[in-house]
Amino acid sequence: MSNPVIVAIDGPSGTGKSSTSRAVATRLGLSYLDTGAQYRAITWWMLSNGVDVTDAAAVADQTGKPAIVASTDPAAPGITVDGVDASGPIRSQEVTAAVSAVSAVPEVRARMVEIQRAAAAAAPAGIVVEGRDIGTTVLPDATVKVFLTASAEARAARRSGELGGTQSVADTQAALIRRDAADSGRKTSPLAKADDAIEVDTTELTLEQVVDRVVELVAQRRAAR
Ligand SMILES: Nc1ncnc2c1ncn2[C@@H]1O[C@H](COP(=O)(O)OP(=O)(O)O)[C@@H](O)[C@H]1O
Ligand SMILES: Nc1ccn([C@H]2C[C@H](O)[C@@H](COP(=O)(O)OP(=O)(O)O)O2)c(=O)n1
Repeated sequence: MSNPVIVAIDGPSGTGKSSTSRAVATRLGLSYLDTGAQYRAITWWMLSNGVDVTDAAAVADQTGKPAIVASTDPAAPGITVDGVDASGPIRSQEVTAAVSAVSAVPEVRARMVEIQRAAAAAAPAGIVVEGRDIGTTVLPDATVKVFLTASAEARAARRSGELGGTQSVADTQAALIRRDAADSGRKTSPLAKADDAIEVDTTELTLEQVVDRVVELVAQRRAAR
């Protein structure tokens, strides 16, 4: 049997991490984990339970309480919090605005990283894991590390397309830039490209081209080992 393949996909918001990761996992028969959904899920629980998300000590104190279970099936992604489907509410603008503060709390990160490593270890054929610190911190021995980028304009246009015009492209772009700055500037495992990650600028590429590129990188790495 060949060794499980671990693919780490990191990058800022709207660069195509989720779409690329799901498609790569499907093509290669691997599991898939959206770590951003886990940070969103714990943020949603904090907001729903009246925790002041700007109070790091209060967030740290409650971190162990919610049971967060993420699907690792690329054909049926989803996440539950205490058994309740949270897939919809975790995408709300309220959660998006609070998630950087919650995910900067070291106790939150320690708990999420533990869940993420357990999911990777349990994946029978291997896994594609996407986030901000997968190549640097969560799975530093990943088979392939990819860091996706795209212009702020392209990212904002993609995201506001998803939000269905509920927010202007300019407002979406400003919010993305604020969140990138918070995620890159935090002390504990900030958004960063690992030294051995391959950077792919997706601004001018279609999703299919990005997926092809990542699949090709995995094939090269598999052939080399
Ligand atoms: N290469 C691409 N070209 C155009 N649109 C893309 C591309 N990759 C992803 N998208 C679209 O951009 C939006 C954000 O992609 P997503 O995968 O959620 O990014 P991320 O996980 O990095 O935030 C989605 O609507 C997706 O369909
Ligand atoms: N590995 C990760 C993944 C996400 N996060 C945090 C920082 C991000 O702003 C939020 C939300 O991530 P998510 O990937 O859902 O964000 P977008 O889909 O790019 O809008 O979670 C993190 O700190 N570490």
